[in-house]
Amino acid sequence: MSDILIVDDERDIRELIGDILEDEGFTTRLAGNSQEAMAQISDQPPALLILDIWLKDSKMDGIDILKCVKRDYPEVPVVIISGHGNIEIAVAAIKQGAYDFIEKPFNIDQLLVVIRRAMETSLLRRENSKLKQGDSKPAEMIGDSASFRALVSQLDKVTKSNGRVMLTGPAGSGKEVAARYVHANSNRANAPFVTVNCAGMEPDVMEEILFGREGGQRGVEQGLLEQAHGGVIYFDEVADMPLGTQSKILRVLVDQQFTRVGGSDKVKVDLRVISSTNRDLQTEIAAGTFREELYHRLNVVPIAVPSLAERREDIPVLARFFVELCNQAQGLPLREISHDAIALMQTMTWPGNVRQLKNLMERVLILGDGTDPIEARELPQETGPAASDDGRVVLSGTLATLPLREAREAFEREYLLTQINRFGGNISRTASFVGMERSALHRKLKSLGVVTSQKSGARVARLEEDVQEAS
Ligand SMILES: Nc1ncnc2c1ncn2[C@@H]1O[C@H](COP(=O)(O)OP(=O)(O)OP(=O)(O)O)[C@@H](O)[C@H]1O
Repeated sequence: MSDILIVDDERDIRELIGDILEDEGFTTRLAGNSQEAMAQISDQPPALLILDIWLKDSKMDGIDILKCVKRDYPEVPVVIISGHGNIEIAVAAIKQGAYDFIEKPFNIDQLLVVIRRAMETSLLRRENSKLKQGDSKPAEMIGDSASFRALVSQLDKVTKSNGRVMLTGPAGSGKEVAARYVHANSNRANAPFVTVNCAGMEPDVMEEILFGREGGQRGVEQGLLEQAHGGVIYFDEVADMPLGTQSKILRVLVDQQFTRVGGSDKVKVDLRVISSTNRDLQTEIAAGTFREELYHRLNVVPIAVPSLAERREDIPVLARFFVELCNQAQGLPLREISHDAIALMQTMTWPGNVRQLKNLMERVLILGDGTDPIEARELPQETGPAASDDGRVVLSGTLATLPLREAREAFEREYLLTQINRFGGNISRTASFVGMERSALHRKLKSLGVVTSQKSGARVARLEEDVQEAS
């Protein structure tokens, strides 16, 4: 959304601003009086409004338009243009909720800086208020595998304390869900949960967002730290926090207070801090991109969130949960999932983890052929030996080049590894599925060089040579 409405009764000025902004990649609309402006706004509220205070040939002046916009579309940021010497009016506009003002004659760079900041701040506010609206929802954590239960038991231990928690795990594995679970089950459950998305933010903008701003015409604006007072502040992807901001956050953690940008009074805050990362912070520290002292402050209780590959047994229950969610939230068809589809999903690779599974379920329901249940053929097929349409097995290139005995062993090894991982390392369930006695399966695995091992609470199967190499 980068559509800007420019309202100015001086044609040259509105066209000039329009041309400059178009050159910068924005889409613009122009209005020369209040009637045109109000019609454009009610037709489609813009992403940002640039508004002249004095409007000739108009029923309303700029302040009246501002009041209507702030009443009906409070999320639209408004930048006021005022004539030279009209500072009092501009200040009054800021009190009515305008983001900032620019005095005529203005310089183009100054205009662009104000517009970019207004857009960015408004985007972050919208994201944050969306997250806050989500606060009232219970933090639903779905799963029943051994590694999932181990995670929940670790989280349960920290809910009632105020300890700082560092959640590690790959993207999409459910770190934020885990943070919300801690919050929802803590003594702070009725206080806010505020997410700070640390990725891709300019340091000065980030500081204003975190610490708020005061002084100048807009009075006091609370930042996210203040908004989270009494509750939880969640630093998502903390490794991406700019170095300068890291030092400032460190000071807040030590002093439990800070000053707003442009201010001098100390603001005291009571916060519980939960952070997450999918990167190795020790490596970041060694590279000089993450402050070691901050790491120690944030990493009081480290908790690892397992990847979906480490909790494949949860795939059926998660997949059904997401089908129900898509049905409730988007009215998509409520479909069962066939055994074949479940089995295929349990053997797939999931680099995007739970998020990828959620997206896949949504896609299947949108594109589905409407039959019930969801079938394996509707899911993406990975490479390797696979069944063709008529049920015949299609050989992969490597398998086809081997003598029968070696090909059979390679197939058996791959097949059994997949099945054991699919059943979370449970040999009895694997044996029953593949149709072998438990002891026979053990013997078979031994002869094929497959071992099962314990990792993050989940049992996983590997080839013997992999295990030896790793140890
Ligand atoms: N145990 C779970 N139960 C239900 N939904 C889950 C679970 N884990 C993850 N999800 C869903 O998967 C998606 C990704 O989860 P989340 O945002 O918590 O992951 P993340 O690890 O914080 O990701 P990133 O590192 O990309 O920020 C979300 O839509 C979330 O609702």
